[in-house]
Amino acid sequence: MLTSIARKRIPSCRGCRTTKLCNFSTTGKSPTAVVMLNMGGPSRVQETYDFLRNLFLDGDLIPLPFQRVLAPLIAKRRTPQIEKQYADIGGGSPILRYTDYQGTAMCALLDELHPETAPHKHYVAFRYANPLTQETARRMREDGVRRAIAFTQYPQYSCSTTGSSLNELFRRGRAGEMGEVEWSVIDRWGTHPGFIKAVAQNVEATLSKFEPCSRSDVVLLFSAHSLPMSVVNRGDPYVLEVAASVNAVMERLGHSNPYRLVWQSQVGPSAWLGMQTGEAIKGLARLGRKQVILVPIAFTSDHIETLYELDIEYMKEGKELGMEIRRSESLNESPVFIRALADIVAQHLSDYSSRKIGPTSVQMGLRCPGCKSATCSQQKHWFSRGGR
Ligand SMILES: C=CC1=C(C)c2cc3[nH]c(cc4nc(cc5[nH]c(cc1n2)c(C)c5CCC(=O)O)C(CCC(=O)O)=C4C)c(C)c3C=C
Ligand SMILES: [Fe+2]
Ligand SMILES: [Fe+2]
Repeated sequence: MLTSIARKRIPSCRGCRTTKLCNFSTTGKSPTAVVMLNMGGPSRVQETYDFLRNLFLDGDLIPLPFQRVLAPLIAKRRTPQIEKQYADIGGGSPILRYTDYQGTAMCALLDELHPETAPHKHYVAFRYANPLTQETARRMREDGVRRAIAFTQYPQYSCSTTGSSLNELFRRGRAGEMGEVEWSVIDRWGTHPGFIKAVAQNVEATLSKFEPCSRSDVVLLFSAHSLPMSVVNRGDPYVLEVAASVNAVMERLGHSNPYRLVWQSQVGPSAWLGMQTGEAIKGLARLGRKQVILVPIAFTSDHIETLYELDIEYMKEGKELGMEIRRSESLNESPVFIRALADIVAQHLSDYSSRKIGPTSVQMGLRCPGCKSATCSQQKHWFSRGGR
């Protein structure tokens, strides 16, 4: 698909890292920016410390006393262990590569689906790794962007993920680092039919690798990044929205298999939401349910949690317990998923221009229950006025 689209476009625009598909320089029109928000990951092992330091500095993700002092110390202590994990998955996180691939293909489709706002250009704004929001702001200013959509790449909303990215974008925008931009926000899309179809297709492809006679007994373990119980207990919507995604995938699959939702990647000594993925695998093995598929449900491309924790740690554990355990592929380069991304943005642009919707979703306009972040409420107000 990409090659045929690429042929239509003429290369070369300044500051654009996906020049092949971008028609911005050839039309001279200011692009409609689609700003893809995510946490990011170290592209090279050597960037692990900086990534972890930025992560532990984020009070929206991990509120720490004396954060500016403690964050570098915790990052330094954690770096060797995490560096080894990135080395074991091929020398770094593939998140930037996949996000650029998805963004390039999405914008090429968007130019066709919604020509009124073409050319569309994707920008990546990571919270903890390059390109950081600050650098993205500079590139948007250079490109003369006047209209932008903040598009979270976390399907389900949490104040600690999407909320944190929007807070950072708000800080940069309010400081005028992007110039004069009219903003609108896509803050959650965990039950979008295209996203659900893409996940379901990958589950079906994995199911087809099991012997037909036992296929309907395979247990689907949907695995999402856990949350500290302190975040769950303040009413963060993530848990509910992840469950809604799982339910929608199972409906799409016609409830073909037994399934459950489990939680992975807890960090540190505090209480986190369970049951943990590893415990669930062991529990199933004890019950003699030895055929399992691990389904990542809360992230749109591969990362350390799929490639290391699921593929290396849990697969090994499962195999040692005599299980036939496989993982459903992440969405990565899935054409169905890329089409879903384009559909989500095209629908948003068209509803926004016909004033069916405002700059933010109805849910985003609500105050997060229990969230004490002053920036979070200021940010919502700022975006609801289109970034003014
Ligand atoms: C939807 C996904 C994620 C949620 C929700 C989330 C919450 C969350 N995470 C931490 C702490 C850490 N997360 C780390 C890495 C990491 N987290 C996610 C996703 C979510 N996190 C991903 C995809 C990754 C890996 C990035 C990559 O490889 O590309 C880390 C660093 C790794 C480590 O030290 O173990 C920490 C720390 C908290 C506290 C939290 C909720 C409040
Ligand atoms: Fe919040
Ligand atoms: Fe995390």
